[in-house]
Amino acid sequence: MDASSLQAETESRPAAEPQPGDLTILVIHNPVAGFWQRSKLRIYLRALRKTGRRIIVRKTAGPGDATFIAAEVDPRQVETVVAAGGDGTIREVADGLAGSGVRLAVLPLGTANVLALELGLGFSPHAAARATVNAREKIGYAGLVDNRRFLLMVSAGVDARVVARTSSTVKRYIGKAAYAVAAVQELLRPRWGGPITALVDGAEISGDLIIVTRAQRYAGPFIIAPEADIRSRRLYVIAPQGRGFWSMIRYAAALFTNRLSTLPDVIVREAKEVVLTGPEGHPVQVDGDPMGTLPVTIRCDETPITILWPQDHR
Ligand SMILES: Nc1ncnc2c1ncn2[C@@H]1O[C@H](COP(=O)(O)OP(=O)(O)OP(=O)(O)O)[C@@H](O)[C@H]1O
Repeated sequence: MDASSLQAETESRPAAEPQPGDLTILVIHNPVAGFWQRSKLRIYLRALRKTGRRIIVRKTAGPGDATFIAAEVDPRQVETVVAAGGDGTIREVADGLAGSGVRLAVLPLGTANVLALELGLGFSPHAAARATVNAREKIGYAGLVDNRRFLLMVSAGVDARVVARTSSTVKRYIGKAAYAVAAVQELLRPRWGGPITALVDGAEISGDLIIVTRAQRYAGPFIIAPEADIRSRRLYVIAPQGRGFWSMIRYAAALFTNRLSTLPDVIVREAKEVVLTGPEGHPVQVDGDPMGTLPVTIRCDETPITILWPQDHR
């Protein structure tokens, strides 16, 4: 992005003249994320403007656009890029910023907002604004699913099938309830039956659901991998072994009470590389969005990403 395009797209002027060394904050906003949360963006921008920072807002035009915009950022002009959207938008922005040294901040506008919870940020736009201008920089790492970056998790099995069935239009209007609708559809007319197999550093595990995660949380605030940390380069595999409807109900109950990883019939493994295979055409879920089909190979990326964490985070 050159100086003239920055100038042309500047949405707000600073309240005070920027001091030497003050750089621009670029907000990359996914307009289809968080339909009911549009006021949050306004509140966030108002709070940022009060700090006198130069702010540019760019709306994404479609899938992949956030990566493209983030990858074009010139670190001499932009100090922080804010991913304003759900976990899918944050993943795309992180992908574009990796290795650039430009800081990634988050305004959570999605339905699950797992990364915001991992950062200890919560959902308040005021807290997000504070964390954007007064935060601690920490290095994090993405995972790689084949050659694409992800920040949180990859999974295949029942959850990926539900995500694949969830209409983004319905999700925009009714939020999390759209997943419940898709789950009922999946229950009544299951597709892509058959177990998923994970080759975990060479050892085989199979199950109806296999999650490979870099994050502690899953589907919102629920902790499935207490040892995980996006600042480390570790992967964790979570593989419930029970089959069938009643096992899934039991696992759902354990998930909602943060006990999934403690159940005796749930395999938990730390891993360096995982190859997921399964029925042909079976969908894969990455950071809450559908992304391609099995098979996939998952490992950790070595390229650092500079992430802004709230000051009070451990
Ligand atoms: N302008 C756009 N039109 C349509 N899709 C877009 C646009 N910009 C981004 N996207 C896509 O929207 C998808 C969903 O975005 P995101 O995950 O941020 O929101 P969400 O689905 O509402 O949140 P959550 O994942 O928490 O449910 C992303 O995969 C992204 O590629």
